[in-house]
Amino acid sequence: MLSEHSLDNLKGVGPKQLEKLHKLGLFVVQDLLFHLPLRYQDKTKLTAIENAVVGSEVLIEGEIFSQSLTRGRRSSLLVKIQSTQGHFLTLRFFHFHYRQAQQFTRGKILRVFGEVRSGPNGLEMVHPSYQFISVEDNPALETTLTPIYPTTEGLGQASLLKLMQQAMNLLKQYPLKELLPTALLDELQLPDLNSALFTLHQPQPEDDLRNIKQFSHPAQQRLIVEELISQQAGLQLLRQTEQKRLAPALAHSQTANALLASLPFALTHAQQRVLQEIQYDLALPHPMQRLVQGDVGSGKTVIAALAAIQAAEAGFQVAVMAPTEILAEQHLNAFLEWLEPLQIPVAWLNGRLKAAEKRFQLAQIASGEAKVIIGTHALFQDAVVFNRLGLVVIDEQHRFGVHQRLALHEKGQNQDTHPHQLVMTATPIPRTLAMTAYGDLDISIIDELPPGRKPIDTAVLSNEKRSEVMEHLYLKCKQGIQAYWVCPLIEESELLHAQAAEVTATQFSDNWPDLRVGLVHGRLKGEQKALVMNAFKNHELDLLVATTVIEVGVNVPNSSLMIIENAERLGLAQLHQLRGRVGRGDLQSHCVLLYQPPLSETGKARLNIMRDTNDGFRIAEEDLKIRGPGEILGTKQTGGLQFRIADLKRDSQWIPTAQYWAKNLVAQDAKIVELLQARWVGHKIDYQHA
Ligand SMILES: Nc1ncnc2c1ncn2[C@@H]1O[C@H](COP(=O)(O)OP(=O)(O)OP(=O)(O)O)[C@@H](O)[C@H]1O
Repeated sequence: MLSEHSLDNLKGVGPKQLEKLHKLGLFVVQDLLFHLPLRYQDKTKLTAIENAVVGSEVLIEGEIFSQSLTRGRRSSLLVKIQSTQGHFLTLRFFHFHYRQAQQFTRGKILRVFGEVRSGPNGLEMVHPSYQFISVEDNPALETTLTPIYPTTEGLGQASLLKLMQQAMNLLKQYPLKELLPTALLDELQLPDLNSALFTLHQPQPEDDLRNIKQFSHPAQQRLIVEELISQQAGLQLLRQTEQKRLAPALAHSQTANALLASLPFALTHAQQRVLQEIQYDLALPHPMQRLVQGDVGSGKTVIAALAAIQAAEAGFQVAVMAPTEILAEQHLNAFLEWLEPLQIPVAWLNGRLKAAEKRFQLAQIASGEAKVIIGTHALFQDAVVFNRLGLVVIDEQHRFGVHQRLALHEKGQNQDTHPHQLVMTATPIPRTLAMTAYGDLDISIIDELPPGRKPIDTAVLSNEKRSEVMEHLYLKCKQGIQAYWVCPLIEESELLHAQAAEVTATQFSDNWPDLRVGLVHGRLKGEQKALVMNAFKNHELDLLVATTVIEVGVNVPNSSLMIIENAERLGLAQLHQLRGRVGRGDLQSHCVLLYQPPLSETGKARLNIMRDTNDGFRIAEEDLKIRGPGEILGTKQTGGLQFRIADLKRDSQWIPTAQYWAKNLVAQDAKIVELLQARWVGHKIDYQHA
């Protein structure tokens, strides 16, 4: 069984080599088969010197004509070989042994392999691999192209190649089971699994592998598609299990209409549509699993509140979880303002409640007295026992990771029904990425901003202009606007991070004593943070100097100027989040992105995207292209998105196809899905001849 056949069963694998193989993530023979070459060398045919093209890698034979040493401090060895047609090629060795040099005597025949380049004396090869050829010793040419594998220090290509050969011999004996439907392979014109593996590890000279580096060769694509289908099928299974569970069917709520009537604004069309989707789901007897994506400031909080009312009115509790205390507190304020007049009791749980207060809140939650409970991850604690949990709202889901999401969900398990689940994210996620990261959820998109919002005017400036920008900010604040100054994380140290913000805050206070400056950073206690935030909200402060703790959700509509330092170091999605703290009211807002020169071309291009658009979805697409999924989803979420061969940045065009086929498979062939999962996720048996 190749999926269980440990690598130390192969010839030549000792403990040291095993360690190196493990370092490459290779444990069983099947892993070797999925360890794909990066490129190939063609040693199957000889090229005449006169036909060698500069820049290409070729195998050449010739007779040694001369050898010499160059002059200078570090001399190099030059060996000139001549073809039967009388053309010359120079071999150049920078490092060589005296004994090695002696071998290259005139008249001997050499077979060399390397990249041809043009040197001072015509064509040359630097450090080619070479062997001597004679009438008695004339080894045959290779019959297949030679793969070059990703490797690690201390494990040479030659050893890896030997192991691969053994693995391929085993594969001939025990072919892997084809798990993809023939219809799919036919439609996409992709090869079957075993021939794909043979093509990639032992390609025939006529195989066209030019696309290999882009991973666009059909043999590679076949593997990518299979891995993506397996991942999608996993998500579909999760979804199916959830759909089979029971949830309380929550009837449409009259009280929600009362809130709508009391709001000083009407919902946008997009908000109405998303609200309807949620209301419909909540009325079904199976758990809703919905992700609401809305660009910054699109008004997600009120939608969450309306969903909460529907659950509360039906007699169920609602848990609302936010990723930071600042955000949880802000939700608390909004929910208190909206729900208290409707006689819906709101409870509040955070890490800094005094013991007595905490006991009281926990008792309210356990008795069912508290209907809507707002908090941070404090909501996970064992001490928190819900009475009748009907809906879980998770804001900024990517900060939590799938496991935490599920953990809160399981809190509703003491009942015969499961709670509904509403996940909200303000980071627009490109469609293909959302399908992969949240494929188990239905997706609603609020793709409209409330009327009257003006796009934020963004400027990109060098840090050399810092003092001018500070001065400008001061003058603006004197005219009555409020501003943010963000000092992003430069070092991976909360302390240094906080210090950078402190220094800036002091600079402002020293220069302009009449400017009311507040400071928030991650090292402040929750209480202090809340005090500063409230003061800023009530316009008792003109300027808030902050670290990226204010990134998500902070809502102070009167602030209309934001400066972000070291903007070049942040991802676009994060910059978009930060910038979204302004432009939330009727005022024309401005954002200045300061960068530390010199700025690379890509760096410039990235910041210019921020200057040119306010559209979060476009920014996210660009970010995906430039920085990959980790940047958009956060590391916790991408931890579960590690693929062996597929790459979300490179292969996203396959995701819709993979989702389609995964749905089919989950509906029709549970056995195959199980085998796929075992092959790509676990190391279980999935071989025909097991
Ligand atoms: N339809 C609407 N018309 C006008 N204002 C609205 C509308 N919906 C929400 N708002 C207001 O817009 C502001 C932003 O809303 P909210 O804080 O819910 O945004 P959000 O989508 O959570 O944004 P972010 O993800 O950036 O925090 C709030 O002050 C809210 O009261």
